[in-house]
Amino acid sequence: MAKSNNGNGYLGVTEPISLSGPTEKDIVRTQEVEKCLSDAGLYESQEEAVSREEVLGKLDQIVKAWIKKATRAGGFGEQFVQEAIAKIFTFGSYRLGVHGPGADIDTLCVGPRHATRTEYFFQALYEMLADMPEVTELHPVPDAHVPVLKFKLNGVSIDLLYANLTHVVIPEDLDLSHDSILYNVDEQTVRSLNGCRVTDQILRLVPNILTFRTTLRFMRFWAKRRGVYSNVIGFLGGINWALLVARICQLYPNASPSMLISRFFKVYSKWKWPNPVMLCHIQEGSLGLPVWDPRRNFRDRGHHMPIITPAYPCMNSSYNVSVSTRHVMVQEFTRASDICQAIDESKADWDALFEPYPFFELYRNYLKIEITARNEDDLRNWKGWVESRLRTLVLKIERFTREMLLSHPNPRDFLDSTRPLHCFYFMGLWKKQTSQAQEAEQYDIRAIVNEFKSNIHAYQHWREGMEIEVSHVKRKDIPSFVFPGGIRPSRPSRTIGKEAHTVSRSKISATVQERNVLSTTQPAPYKSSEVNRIPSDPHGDYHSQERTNTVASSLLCEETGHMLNGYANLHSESVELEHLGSYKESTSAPENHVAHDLVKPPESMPPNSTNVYQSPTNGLGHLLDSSCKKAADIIVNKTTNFSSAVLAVPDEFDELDSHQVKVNQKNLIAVDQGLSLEHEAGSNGGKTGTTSSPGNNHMKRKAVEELEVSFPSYLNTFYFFRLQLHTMVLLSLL
Ligand SMILES: Nc1ncnc2c1ncn2[C@@H]1O[C@H](COP(=O)(O)OP(=O)(O)OP(=O)(O)O)[C@@H](O)[C@H]1O
Ligand SMILES: [Mg+2]
Repeated sequence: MAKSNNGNGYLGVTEPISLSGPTEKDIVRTQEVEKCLSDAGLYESQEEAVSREEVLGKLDQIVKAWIKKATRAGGFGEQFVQEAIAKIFTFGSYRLGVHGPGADIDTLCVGPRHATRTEYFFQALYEMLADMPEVTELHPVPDAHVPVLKFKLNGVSIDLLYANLTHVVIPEDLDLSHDSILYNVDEQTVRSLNGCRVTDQILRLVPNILTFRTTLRFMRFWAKRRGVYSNVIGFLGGINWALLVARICQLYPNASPSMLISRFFKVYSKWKWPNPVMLCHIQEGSLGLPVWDPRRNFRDRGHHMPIITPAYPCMNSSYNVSVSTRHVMVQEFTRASDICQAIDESKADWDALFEPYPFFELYRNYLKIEITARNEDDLRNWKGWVESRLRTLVLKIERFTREMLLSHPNPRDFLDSTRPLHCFYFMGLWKKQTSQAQEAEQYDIRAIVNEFKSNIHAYQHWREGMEIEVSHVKRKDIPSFVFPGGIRPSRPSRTIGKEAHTVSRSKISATVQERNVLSTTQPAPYKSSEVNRIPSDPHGDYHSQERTNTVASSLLCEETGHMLNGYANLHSESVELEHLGSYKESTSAPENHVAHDLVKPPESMPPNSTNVYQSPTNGLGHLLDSSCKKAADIIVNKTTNFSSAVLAVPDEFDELDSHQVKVNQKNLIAVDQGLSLEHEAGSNGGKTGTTSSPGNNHMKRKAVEELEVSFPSYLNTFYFFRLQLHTMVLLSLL
C-alpha cells in the first residue's frame, strides 16, 4: 500500500479486511461496470470539461478583481490594494472527480481579514456579479447554516462559499489542510472551510483514487435510481456516499471497483448502526471546536447512522437520517448485496441493481403533501422550504407512534400538468411487524400532521398564496400523474421479486385530514425471485439490530451514567427507556444476548452482579471450550485499538488473508466498528491446520453468534469501545 495515515502501513482506523487484488473475472466485471456508467451518460464530454475549467478560471479572475476593487473602496492604501488577493478552491463531487454532465460546482472563495462576509462578499461581490451579463440566476443565501452565493456563470451552476481568514494577505500557495487556518475565524468560515478540508482528506485517505472514483460514481448512480440519494430528505447525500465508499476502499485497498461494489453492499447491509463509519480517528484538536462525541453531546446520541467527516472538527455528516430512512437504506443494501451475489454467479447483470424503485407499488398507504403558491418564484422557494422540513414529519410520526409506524419519504417531487403552480411529495407508510396486539393498534396522526403544517407555515419568507395540504391516500387512489407517461401500471406481478420492506402483512392505520381512523392491510408478500430474495420476516433483521443497539446502549449508560435515548430509543422490546441508566436495565437484556457477560464492571456495580464481569467469556461456560474462551479473552484484552471488532475464524471467511493470523491468536482477526460479517459454518479450509466437527460447530455458532462486548472508555482514545463478537469460534485455537 502506498499510503498510510497511522504509521501502520494501512489507511483507516483498522487493518484492511483483505489485501486481495482482482482476478481475471473481477477485471472483466470492472469493465462491465465502467461500460454501465458510460452508457448511463454519467461522464461529461471533453468539451464540457474544458468549459467548466474555463468557468473556474473566469471565477478566479472575478474574485481577484473584486478583492482589489473592494479593498480600494474600503479606503486602504494602494500598496495594500496591490497585495490583496482572494483565491478559489473547489470541493464536493467536482473536486472528487465524480460529477456528471450538468452538475454544479462547489467552490470556496478565501479572502483576507479585512474582507468581511457581509460587506465584501454578500454586498460588493454580489453587486459585481449582478452587473455581469454572463452571470444569471444570482441568488444570495446569507442566513443559511453555510452561507452561499448561488449563480450560473456562462450557464454553469456555481455554489460559492466564503471563508474570511485572519490572514492579512492570503498567500498564493495557501494550504487549507492545516488546522491553524481555523484559528480565530467565525463559525461560518469554519463550516465553509470544512467542505474543502473534508474533500481533500478523503482523497488523502483512500488507497487508490481511481478505483475510489469509479466505485463512488457507481454508488451515487445506484442511490439515485433507488431513491436513497438525498441528504435533505433524510437519506444520504454526496458527502455521505463518498465517505462510505472511501471506508470500503480502505478495508479492501487492492480491490477493483467491481469487488468494491459488492463489498460495499455486503458490509453496509451488516453494519451495526449506530456505530460510526470513520476514515480516521477523531482528533480533539487544540482549538476547542466541538467534534462529534455522543459521550459529551446529547444531540450526537440521537444519530442513527453516523458517518464522520475526516477533517478537524470531525462531525457527523448524516444527522438527518431517521429510523425510517435508515431502515429503507439497509433494506436497499441487502437487496443490492443479493443481486451482487447473483452477478458473481452470472445469474444477473449490473442493470438489475439499477431497476427504478417501484415506490407507488410498495405500500398500501401514503401521505400526499400538496404545495401551492401564486407564482413560479414563490413555488420554488416554498417547495425548497417544505422539502427541507419533510424529514421532521417523518420524525414526528416515528416519535408519536413509538417507532411502530414508519414512513418512507420519496425524495422526488411530482407535478400535475393539469394544475400549474402545484407540486407534490409522497411518503409511504408502513407498520412494523410485531405482536398481534400491536398490529391491531391504530394511530391517529392528525395532530402530528397539523403540528407539521403549522411549523411549515412559520416560514420566514412566507407570502400570501403559499399553502400546504397533507392527506392520506391509499395506493389505488394515487393520482396517475406520478406514473411515467401519466399511465397507472397494472398491478405488479406477484411472481416478480420485490422490495423486502414492503412485505409486511401488518395492518397500518394512518388518520389524516378527511378520515377519522383507517385501518388497512399491507399487501401480501411478493414472492421472491432468485435475485431479489425476500426474508420471511422482512423486519427480522431490523428488530435484532435495534435490540442489539439497545443492549449496547444500556451498557453504555451504565458506564457513562447517562441516559441514551438516542441509541436506546423507544422500540426496545425488552429495555424500557425509563429504565436506562439504572443497573436494572442491563440485566433485563433479552436472554439471547450475553452481552453483559462480557462487560467490565462499572465502579458502581451492585454486589449481586459480581459473577457477570469476571471474565470476558464468562457465561459462555458450557458453550465454549476453554481454548475458545481463552481466544475471546485474548481479543477482549488485546483489541484496545478498535471501537468494536469482529472475531472470525479465517477459514470461515474467504477474504481474510492468512498473513493476518498471528501466533497464539491464530484464528482471530479484529475488524472495526459495527462491522459484523456473517460466516457460513462448517468450513474447515485448513489454513490453520485445525479440525472440528460440523455438528459441534453449528451448536457453538448458534450460541455465540450474537456476542457483544462493551468496553469502558478508558481503554482507548475513542470513548466507547464495543467489541462485537459475532463469532464462530469453531476450532481449538491454542
Ligand atoms: N451534511 C454535511 N456534513 C458535512 N459536510 C457537508 C455536508 N453536506 C455537504 N457538505 C460538504 O459540502 C460538499 C458539497 O456537498 P454536496 O451536497 O454538493 O455534495 P457533492 O458531493 O458535491 O454531491 P452532489 O453531486 O450531489 O452535489 C461536500 O463534499 C461536503 O464537503
Ligand atoms: Mg455538489
